[in-house]
Amino acid sequence: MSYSGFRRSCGDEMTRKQRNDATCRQSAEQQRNREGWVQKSPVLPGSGMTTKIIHFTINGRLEKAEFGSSCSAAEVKDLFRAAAEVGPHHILKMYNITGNTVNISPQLEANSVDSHYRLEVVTSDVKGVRMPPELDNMESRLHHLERKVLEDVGKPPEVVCELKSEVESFRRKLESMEHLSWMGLFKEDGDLLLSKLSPKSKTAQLSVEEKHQQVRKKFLNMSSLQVTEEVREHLKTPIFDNWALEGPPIFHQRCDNMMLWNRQWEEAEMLVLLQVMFTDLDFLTDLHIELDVLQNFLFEVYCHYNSIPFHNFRHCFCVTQMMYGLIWMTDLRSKLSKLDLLTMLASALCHDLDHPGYNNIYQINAKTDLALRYNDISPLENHHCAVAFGILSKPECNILKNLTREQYKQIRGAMIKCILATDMARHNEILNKFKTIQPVFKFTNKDHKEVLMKIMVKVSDISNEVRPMAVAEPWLDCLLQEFFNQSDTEKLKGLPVTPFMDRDKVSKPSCQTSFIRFVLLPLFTELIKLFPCLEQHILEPVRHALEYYSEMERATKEEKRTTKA
Ligand SMILES: Nc1nc2c(ncn2[C@@H]2O[C@@H]3COP(=O)(O)O[C@H]3[C@H]2O)c(=O)[nH]1
Ligand SMILES: [Zn+2]
Repeated sequence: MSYSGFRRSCGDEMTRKQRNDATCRQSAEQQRNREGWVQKSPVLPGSGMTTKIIHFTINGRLEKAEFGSSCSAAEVKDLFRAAAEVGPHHILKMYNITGNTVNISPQLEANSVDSHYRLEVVTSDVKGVRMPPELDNMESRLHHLERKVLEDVGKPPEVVCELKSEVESFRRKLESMEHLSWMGLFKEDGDLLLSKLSPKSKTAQLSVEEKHQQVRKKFLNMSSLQVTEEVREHLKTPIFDNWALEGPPIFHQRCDNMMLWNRQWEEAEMLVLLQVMFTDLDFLTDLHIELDVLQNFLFEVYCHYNSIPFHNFRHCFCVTQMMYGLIWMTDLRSKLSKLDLLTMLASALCHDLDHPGYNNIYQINAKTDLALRYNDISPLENHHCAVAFGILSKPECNILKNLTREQYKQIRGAMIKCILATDMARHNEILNKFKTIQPVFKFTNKDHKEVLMKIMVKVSDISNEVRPMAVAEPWLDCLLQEFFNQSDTEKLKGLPVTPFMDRDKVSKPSCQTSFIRFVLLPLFTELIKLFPCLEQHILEPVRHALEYYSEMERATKEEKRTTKA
């Protein structure tokens, strides 16, 4: 879809009526051109003015806006607010291709699809993030209690410290969920939320850019700390809890945000753990990766995942961690080269970069720019891969820069193949290929190895059900959020509705029993033929999950039957 603004020429100013007429003509034209993204004419009829075309993404969706350089700044902002489908109270940020902020103003430079800007909605400038009054009350009473106890005893008892930590953890949880307000978890206004802004909640009001910088700072500060052996070992298993509902401290030393239990891993901590994975696989020493380059690369990867329910940085982390676990559990370190291992880990890390939250079916049906650019052939996976190599093209992020030309060629080719293999439309093709080679599999055979690497990335990508139920089930909720969001949009736009995403047709247990029966079990069964040791780690938990969701399905049906009766 494209967005047109009205334009005024310098020294030839249009009257408000003329401008309104122009807007109307433009809107009508925009309506006529809804299916395509290119306006028929860049020139306003009768105005003699040329326009500026701005390409940008919003939630990963490529869009186009058109306006004249003599538009007012407010008009230009309104135009982008319309594109972002937000009201006047929302703050927008625009970033150029290198990630720097650019001013949203009539001076915004025209660009091409390849150098598109990224538009992000920050937060409402008036509503802000409001914390429940109970939380503020609790904190103030705790503070009072702490002071009193300090006066009487000299040091706060453990129970007060624990309570303080719990309150802080709860506050963080609320803050970390604020960006999900569009999911309807928070009331826009009303009694529940206080109008008073809590000082700490200001962190949630930061722009995306500011938040990224904070994460970077925290990550770099923490990265020099020693991660405990316990966590390092845990990281090699599928029972690693990415939500960290109850986790051990991750560092030997104390640090500012000393691990509060009962909360999600923070982005900075996930970045530290990713760094540990690269270090513990000896990539830095063996492939000559400089630590600061690795840190820049990981940080850029983090910045290029969107805040969407499922295909976000946490998913990227989980997939990479599962790949890391598989490498250790199958002892691939003794069977594959370091370059092959790096291919797999980096592919997992980059496999969903800049995912917009709408799948390939949507891209193709909505004729998005990604579908046009990649001729409907795995548009998303092609995009993820292109973004990955875009990041690697910056020397300060290029973890491959010290490889030989031949090694670079090899890893680039293999990463492209692995990332493109995550398109589920190719699932049967890749699984069948693996089935034919599995009985004669040889690690020395280049083709065999290539198929195995694709399978490993695919397994990691769809491995949520391998994790303990308490970890896996919230992931399914996130996935369904994204699915339903897509099907709702499809309905709104009059596009074909993707059946497995339709909230009127899909239930949590039904979608999961089918996915486990028809996708996970056949794939995992084939992989354990090559690695029998994986049976207990990946096949058994998935069988349990199938029982769990089958039971849920039976109970739901029974409930419906009794309600009807
Ligand atoms: N039903 C279901 N689908 C999943 C699950 N995990 C991954 N998928 C699907 O598998 C797909 C893998 O590629 P995508 O990331 O495009 O989108 C993913 C989801 O559509 C799961 O646990 N349940
Ligand atoms: Zn994925």
